[in-house]
Amino acid sequence: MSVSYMTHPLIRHKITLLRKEDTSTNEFRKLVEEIAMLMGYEALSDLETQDITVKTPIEESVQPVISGKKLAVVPILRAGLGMVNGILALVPSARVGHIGLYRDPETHAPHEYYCKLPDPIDQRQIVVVDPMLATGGSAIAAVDFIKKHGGQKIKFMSIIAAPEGVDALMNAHPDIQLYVGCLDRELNENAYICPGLGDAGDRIFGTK
Ligand SMILES: O=P(O)(O)OC[C@H]1O[C@H](OP(=O)(O)OP(=O)(O)O)[C@H](O)[C@@H]1O
Ligand SMILES: O=c1cc[nH]c(=O)[nH]1
Ligand SMILES: [Mg+2]
Repeated sequence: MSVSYMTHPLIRHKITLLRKEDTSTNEFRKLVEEIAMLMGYEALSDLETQDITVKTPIEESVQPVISGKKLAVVPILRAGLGMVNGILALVPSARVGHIGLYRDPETHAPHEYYCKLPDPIDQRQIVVVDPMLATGGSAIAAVDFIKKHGGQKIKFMSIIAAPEGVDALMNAHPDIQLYVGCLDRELNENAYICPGLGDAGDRIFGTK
């Protein structure tokens, strides 16, 4: 598996603002979307193109275009939803799947409650999005599910990751490409990322 860590100052700056506990829900949402767009620009740099002929005011010319239909964005609910519009701003015709998972507060194991992917999925470039990669349990379960349904070309984007999550995802799915906004220090005893930003879902949806 390849892991790319974002170094662009704009991404790092916005992640710093995201972490602050006094960042409002409204601001938090906007930042998550903007970071997803900036990371998406990086992550989609090898998106497939096909040549079409266009007529400019000067002459006919063969030029590349992307096909949005070949891309599927798959947020892990809930927090991943906050990243979808950032990717759709880049590729408006991308398809969107959903995987509903929540972590058990005691065991931290992921529990699945909803899954719907674009059909067929096997030939599409899939970008799974979730702001937080903590133990890696949710990411592994999401990629397991996508592979079970035939998905092959899988990228995973997380805004903040713990080293434990990166290692776990790398061991479970060595064939995927991972894009991380910032690698944090460690997990605490409740499996929250330190320094992290708290609970991403609660901060996006204002539920706490
Ligand atoms: O790497 P892990 O240890 O699995 O933790 C990461 C998961 O935890 C959070 O979701 P959460 O369970 O809080 O659900 P929510 O998005 O509905 O808040 C986060 O958005 C990830 O999906
Ligand atoms: O730090 C963490 C860990 C898991 N999920 C979150 O939202 N935050
Ligand atoms: Mg949450």
